[in-house]
Amino acid sequence: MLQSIDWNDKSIKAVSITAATALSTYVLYSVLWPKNPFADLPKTKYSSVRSFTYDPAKRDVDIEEEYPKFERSSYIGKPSIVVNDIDLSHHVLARQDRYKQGHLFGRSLMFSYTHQLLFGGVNIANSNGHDWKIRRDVLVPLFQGRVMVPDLLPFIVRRSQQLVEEIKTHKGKPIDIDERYATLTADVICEYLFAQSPGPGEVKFDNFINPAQALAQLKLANLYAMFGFKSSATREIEQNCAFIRKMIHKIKRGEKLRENGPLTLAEKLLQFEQYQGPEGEERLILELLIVFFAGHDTTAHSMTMLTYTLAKEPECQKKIREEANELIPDDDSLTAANLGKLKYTSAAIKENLRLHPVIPEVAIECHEDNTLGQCHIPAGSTVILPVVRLHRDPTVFKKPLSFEPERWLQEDLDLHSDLEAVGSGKSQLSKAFFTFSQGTHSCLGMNLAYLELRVVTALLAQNFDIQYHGPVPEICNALLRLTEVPLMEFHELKRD
Ligand code: HEM
Repeated sequence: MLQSIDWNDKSIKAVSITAATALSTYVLYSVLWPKNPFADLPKTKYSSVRSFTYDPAKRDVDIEEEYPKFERSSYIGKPSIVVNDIDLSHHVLARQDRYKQGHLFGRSLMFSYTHQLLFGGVNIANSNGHDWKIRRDVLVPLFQGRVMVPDLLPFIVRRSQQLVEEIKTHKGKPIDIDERYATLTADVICEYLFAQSPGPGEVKFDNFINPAQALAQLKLANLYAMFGFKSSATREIEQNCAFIRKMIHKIKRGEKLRENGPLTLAEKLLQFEQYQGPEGEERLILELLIVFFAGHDTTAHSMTMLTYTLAKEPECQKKIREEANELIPDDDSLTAANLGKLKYTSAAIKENLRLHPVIPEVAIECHEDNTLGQCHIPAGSTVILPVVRLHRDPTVFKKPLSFEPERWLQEDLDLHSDLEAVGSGKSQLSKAFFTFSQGTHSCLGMNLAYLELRVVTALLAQNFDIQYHGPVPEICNALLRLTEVPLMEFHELKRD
């Protein structure tokens, strides 16, 4: 039998103290904790990106639900506002960091902080304000299409042809194409940075398979160190940096990374004052590390999703094949000029990037009190631009769930887009395309990604009938990965 509680003086006192403490904590919390500035907005229904993979069975389904212009959400625990409006998104993107007057927005500080942990420090993709601007001004000219395409195209072509030959050896058996794309794109970006790829296992990005776990390990790094060991996340960052350091030291010893041909990006950057001396060296290592990472995983994932989509759309595959056979009948015709003429292929690539933007949302910090439309946005709050959802706005993209390359045929599909161009003067369709973001913080590697996608897509369509018979793949939440890699079949086509 249970003992009855003995309500003596001591226990009454203990209960009263506990209750008083809880009550005063609650009162303090309610008074001191700032009220969610967006409490009056509807709570967002946009949360999971899992359901955003192209499903041919839904291609004709109409999106009837209209998203409200603004919704309430939270970003890494911070109150935030989701902006479901294309023009207002541009208003925010165009005012990030660069323009002093109306310097209203910058990269989300929570994003910056978590990114710094994952990459071991500050780089172009997580810095803010003036520091970011210095980094960006150095890198942008080196990633303009007219500089990069002549340097890299021969390598991209050779490497893609190798991929084609390797795929042929599997004779139509299902293969993991995602892994192969990740290696190809890593080789390409390494060619640009160092004219050399790391050896097997020398560089790895396992952190990104489970970033939450890696972040927890990195936050506890000091505690780990007290007990004399390093977390796997810390070891991974150190190992990746060691490869880059090795390359930088080669250059500093006077070794040329490439015997003949243009300087590598690492060599070019070492000529800038900001990368001189021991501090400059650390800065350069982190800068090259992010360009290495951002420059391969994103493009590889986009290639995988395009291959999946083409497998589901054989008619589109056929059109790409016919266009490629006409414009690129042999190896010698794989030139930048002819790649630029692949209109339908480029439209299919863009349509896939619309349906599968690898960065499904962009998070931006509001630095000053501001008004967006009729909505007051206090300084310190986060503005979320839900790219996947904006790309399915039925008022801009008719039949938004359908894969329709044709919708892009009238648009500018230039391979040499100016990385500094801000959204003005664009059609509503191009304004609504945020896969590479737009404005001042837009993707540095956009031209490189387009170039790789064009070469690989044309060559694969010319050489194979691509098939996929598995279920619609799912994308992991908020990350570029697929929950399960779809195995695809490449049936060789006999070419005349
Ligand atoms: C299909 C491939 C790619 C996609 C979809 C993509 C997407 C994006 C997006 C959306 C942003 C803006 C992020 C934000 O503001 O929060 C971005 C920034 C960036 N991207 Fe890419 N990217 C791709 C390929 C590449 C490549 C090949 C490189 C190689 C150089 C690269 C390097 C960067 C860098 C350095 C930034 C930061 C720019 C800045 O903040 O100034 N990306 N990318």
